[in-house]
Amino acid sequence: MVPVSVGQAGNVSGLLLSLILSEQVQNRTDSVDFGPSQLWCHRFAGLRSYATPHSQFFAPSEGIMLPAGSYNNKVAFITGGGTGLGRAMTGVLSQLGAQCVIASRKLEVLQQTATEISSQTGNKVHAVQCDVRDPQAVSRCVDQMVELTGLPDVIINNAAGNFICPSERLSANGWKSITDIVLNGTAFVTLELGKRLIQNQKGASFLAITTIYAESGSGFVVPSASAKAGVEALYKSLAAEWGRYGHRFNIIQPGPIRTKGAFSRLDPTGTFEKSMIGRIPTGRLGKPAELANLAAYLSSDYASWMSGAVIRFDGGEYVSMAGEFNELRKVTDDQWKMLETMIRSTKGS
Ligand SMILES: CCCCC/C=C\C/C=C\C/C=C\C=C\C(=O)SCCNC(=O)CCNC(=O)[C@H](O)C(C)(C)COP(=O)(O)OP(=O)(O)OC[C@H]1O[C@@H](n2cnc3c(N)ncnc32)[C@H](O)[C@@H]1OP(=O)(O)O
Ligand SMILES: NC(=O)C1=CN([C@@H]2O[C@H](COP(=O)(O)OP(=O)(O)OC[C@H]3O[C@@H](n4cnc5c(N)ncnc54)[C@H](OP(=O)(O)O)[C@@H]3O)[C@@H](O)[C@H]2O)C=CC1
Repeated sequence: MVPVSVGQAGNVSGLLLSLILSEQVQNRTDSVDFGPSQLWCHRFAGLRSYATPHSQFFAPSEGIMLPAGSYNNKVAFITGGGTGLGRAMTGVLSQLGAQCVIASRKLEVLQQTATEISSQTGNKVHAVQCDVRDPQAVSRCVDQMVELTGLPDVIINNAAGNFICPSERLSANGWKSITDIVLNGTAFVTLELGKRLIQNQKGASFLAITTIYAESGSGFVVPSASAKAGVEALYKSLAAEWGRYGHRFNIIQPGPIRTKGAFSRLDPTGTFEKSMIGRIPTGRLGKPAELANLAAYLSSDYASWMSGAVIRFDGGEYVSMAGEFNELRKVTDDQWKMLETMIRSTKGS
């Protein structure tokens, strides 16, 4: 046993203290540098990468995972399918043979995505305008889909709204805007389609895209956290209730995946991206194609025994933020030697 002197102990405390302080300075949120370099970073976000060296062990595979034709003769309905993750999921399902219907508010965006994906995959993608906050609009959208393709086999509730905002600055309409899109929108789509599918005795797979903080809650995105938690309760409840009608309900909770819609509203200056990647054990952001492969599996016949599942898909970010001692990742080998010596030299309590 190596004896530890008071001087060494002081040295260790000093090292740890400076480590903690430097972390606090890097992570402090009461005063954040939004200076020109941060803004420059954000504008050139496409060229920047904060991926860590160990992310090489977790290189993304972005090819399509399921066998070709897995979705032949299937119809998939994807809300928010014109952009971001919805677009990626539509692309994969279409490539696998599905006829897709994508729905959101901006018809031009939807039409452009539909044309681009159809021309790549050779399978029809239909664009239908729909504001999911309005139950009548949802009903009209489903009427239109029935005309185009018939009722769907796969429903993906992906549309969402979000922005960071201290809750004391949030207006009632700000709260309503997010919770109407996320919780009410998902409920209106699910109830409208569910009822028609039941009437027609047709089975289907329902998938909801939530977020890791649906479980933990999160400050500064309180309407989104509340609404996504509601979506999870809705889906778990219906998984129990509507299995008897041939309906499966599953949930994906993605961690951060770069999309314009999310990053422009949640990290508009790019200030937080580096620290966010630093706490992800796999050392990088997720890729839309990775999420799309998981969604394609969960919505496919390969997952026909899967219902009521909540899949966290975040590179390990959630557990990394949750564990009290996880910051000890930053302790060096030399610091560990000293710490171990100190601990071993302690006798009694
Ligand atoms: C530690 C930092 C981490 C960094 C994180 C980085 C990356 C992300 C990591 C993880 C992400 C996890 C979860 C992500 C969840 C998501 O949902 S991301 C998807 C986001 N996509 C969208 O939001 C697209 C659709 N959004 C919109 O259309 C709009 O943003 C909006 C939701 C506002 C709806 O538009 P619209 O219906 O036109 O509403 P209005 O503009 O009329 O506004 C309605 C009321 O809301 C108030 N409001 C709007 N913006 C703000 C704001 N930024 N702050 C405060 N309040 C706002 C607006 O004033 C209206 O209220 P009043 O009438 O004025 O009272
Ligand atoms: N990217 C990320 O890091 C993460 C994303 N998520 C979730 O993934 C999903 C996709 O997000 P992402 O692709 O990043 O962001 P996007 O902003 O690209 O996607 C949101 C989509 O929702 C649609 N939408 C918004 N409001 C309505 C409405 N009232 N009616 C119909 N459609 C609407 C938008 O289309 P339009 O404007 O045309 O209506 C848009 O296509 C969301 O559920 C989000 O919460 C979860 C965790 C992390």
